[in-house]
Amino acid sequence: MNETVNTQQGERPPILAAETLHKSFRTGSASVPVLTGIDVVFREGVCYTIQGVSGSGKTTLLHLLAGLEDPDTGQILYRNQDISRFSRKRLAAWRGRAIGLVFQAYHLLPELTALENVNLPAMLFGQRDPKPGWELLEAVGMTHRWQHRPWELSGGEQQRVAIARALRNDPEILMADEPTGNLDEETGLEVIDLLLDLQKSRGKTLVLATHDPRLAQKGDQQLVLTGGKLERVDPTSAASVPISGPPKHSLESRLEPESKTYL
Ligand SMILES: Nc1ncnc2c1ncn2[C@@H]1O[C@H](COP(=O)(O)OP(=O)(O)OP(=O)(O)O)[C@@H](O)[C@H]1O
Repeated sequence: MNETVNTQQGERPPILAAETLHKSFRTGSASVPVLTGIDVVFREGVCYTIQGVSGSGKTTLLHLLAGLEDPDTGQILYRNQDISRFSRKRLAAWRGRAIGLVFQAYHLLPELTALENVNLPAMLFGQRDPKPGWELLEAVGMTHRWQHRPWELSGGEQQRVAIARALRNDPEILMADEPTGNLDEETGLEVIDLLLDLQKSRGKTLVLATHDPRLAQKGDQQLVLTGGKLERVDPTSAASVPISGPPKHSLESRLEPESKTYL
């Protein structure tokens, strides 16, 4: 990656940020710390990969970023708004519109066709027009299977449908948690290339968690989760640089003023 690309990405507006996130899980009498101080800013239209070994906390971090779980301490800021201050209803509405989620296990509803699965997120907001779902099935090359139920599709086909579903509400941010974890190598690479094509052509921010270094290298910005903290991989030196720790300024002051009026 050259310096120009890095500079351009650095100038893009922040869309989602985490500030001094901590998260532990209690098992019996023991408290297991998983995230021990995460500070990170995600910018519009950039693909971030988060690499980490199994159990390092990638899923936990994505859950916190999407407001699916609460941190013990720290904040998630969406366009300078602390999502912990959202009501439950507003949080669910924000997640449904701003974030598209792609999971390792697809999570398609078995009783629905491929097209109905894609349109489901919009139906939850009262939109019944099937055309956008059809266009998304076209974008992922799956219109020929529109009537199939998930169990009539291969793993790669199910993940294509799941990617189309994640895009259905035109979210600004895509989050993908080990999206190729259940796929063979060749299919996995096809699915990742499709995801990256759609992310770039539609200008989405993508946060992609993977344990696979080859997939992690596809990110514009490569992050590594280790010891409960995030490090940034410097592609020129292949070394990782810590980015966690107490911020010098609050994230509020680092986010662009124009973003404060969003929502
Ligand atoms: N609800 C929970 N209760 C107790 N411990 C949990 C819970 N959720 C996660 N953990 C623990 O937190 C750690 C991080 O889990 P997490 O699923 O975030 O890791 P991961 O990096 O996504 O792993 P993988 O790549 O295997 O999916 C693990 O040690 C896990 O056992």
